[in-house]
Amino acid sequence: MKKTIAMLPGDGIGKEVMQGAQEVLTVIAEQFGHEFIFTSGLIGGSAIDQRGIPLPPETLELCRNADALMLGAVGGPKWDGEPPENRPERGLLALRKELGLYANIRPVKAYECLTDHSPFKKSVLDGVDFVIVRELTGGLYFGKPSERSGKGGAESAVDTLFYTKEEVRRILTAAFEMAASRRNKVTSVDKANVLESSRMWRETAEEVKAGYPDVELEHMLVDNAAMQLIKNPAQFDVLVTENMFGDILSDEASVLTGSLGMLPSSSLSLNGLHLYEPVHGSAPDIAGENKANPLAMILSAAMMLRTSFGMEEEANAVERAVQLVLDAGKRTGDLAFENDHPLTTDEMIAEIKEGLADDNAILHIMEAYA
Ligand SMILES: NC(=O)C1=CN([C@@H]2O[C@H](COP(=O)(O)OP(=O)(O)OC[C@H]3O[C@@H](n4cnc5c(N)ncnc54)[C@H](O)[C@@H]3O)[C@@H](O)[C@H]2O)C=CC1
Ligand SMILES: CC(C)CC(=O)C(=O)O
Ligand SMILES: [Mg+2]
Repeated sequence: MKKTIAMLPGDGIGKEVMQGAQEVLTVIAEQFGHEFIFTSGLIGGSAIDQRGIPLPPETLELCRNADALMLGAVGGPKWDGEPPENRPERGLLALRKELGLYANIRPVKAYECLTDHSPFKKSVLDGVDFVIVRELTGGLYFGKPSERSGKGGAESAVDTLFYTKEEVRRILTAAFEMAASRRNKVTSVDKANVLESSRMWRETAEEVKAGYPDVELEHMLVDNAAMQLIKNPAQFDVLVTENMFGDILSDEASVLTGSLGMLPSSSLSLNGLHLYEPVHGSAPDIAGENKANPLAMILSAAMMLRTSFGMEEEANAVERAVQLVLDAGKRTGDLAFENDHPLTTDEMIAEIKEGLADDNAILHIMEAYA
């Protein structure tokens, strides 16, 4: 298959981990006889530096001409002084809105070999396998007004949590569809005891549920959800929520896997052009040091192979290679113990490529003896 993939590395460790995704995809293309054409675009701080704005029109054009998109991360202290409308993060928010990437799918799976690296007891992590479905193009990050006014003692600021009923119905439908192909349970997370938008969310969840008689629906207030996520995370199957709640809860949930550097995601549209990105940010504290864990980005590439290209076997190969390398005790610094010698980003990427080769060798042996 011939596919064009738009690569948007962005800033900080975004560039380092994106290199890993491209190298891994290149090996997959060779092994499975595909042709992947990689195009590259500017977004975030790098786009501000080179083009003066965080999402240049040519980047959007490049994305629209691709079969799928991959993004590293945006942002960093260098651009913290930019006016709000020109911050790097605005580039990513605008990309999500422009391309209608309304459903952010964030799978959370505890790898058994990493349980010692998590601050949780093994008994808490047993059976943890859920998906956060985060609304991505509405809510607090997009509502207007969002501004400051007045000066001195009279200064004030406002952000707006706005949703249309249709936006809410669309994301809840995505969550129910996902639960129907998993363990038939949706936990809808809101703050309906306080927020009007949450009360509309809750009503809509009940309406959507009517079309899915086999799927159980429970409502949970977001503060309780934050607590339940670490007390009994195995209770969740599909957790669906508003943009900002989902942003916060997914960073929290990443700790169950041992590191934020392990969590991949897909951002889905209704028209088939999807974006794949790690959950983490640009990690300025380790950027440029060859220390970042590239696995969230590499696992995002696996999600792309499966979801955008229907390449199930290829996606499985990437995920098996990750499992193989982790099972062999190979770790980057975020997952290493104090006395370990952690792998660099480049070394981890090389290990995954070797893992892919190993896996292939095993497959060939199995075929030969079948
Ligand atoms: N999707 C995106 O592009 C996102 C961008 N950001 C931006 O990133 C910048 C930094 O934000 P932070 O709050 O520091 O969040 P962050 O996710 O970049 O980092 C949080 C902590 O996790 C560590 N970490 C993150 N990813 C890692 C990886 N792959 N390997 C090893 N360690 C990793 C970092 O070193 C840091 O200690 C900000 O400008 C923020 O706006 C934040 C989140 C998402
Ligand atoms: C706009 C992004 C920086 C928000 C974020 O943290 C995320 O999407 O995970
Ligand atoms: Mg986030």
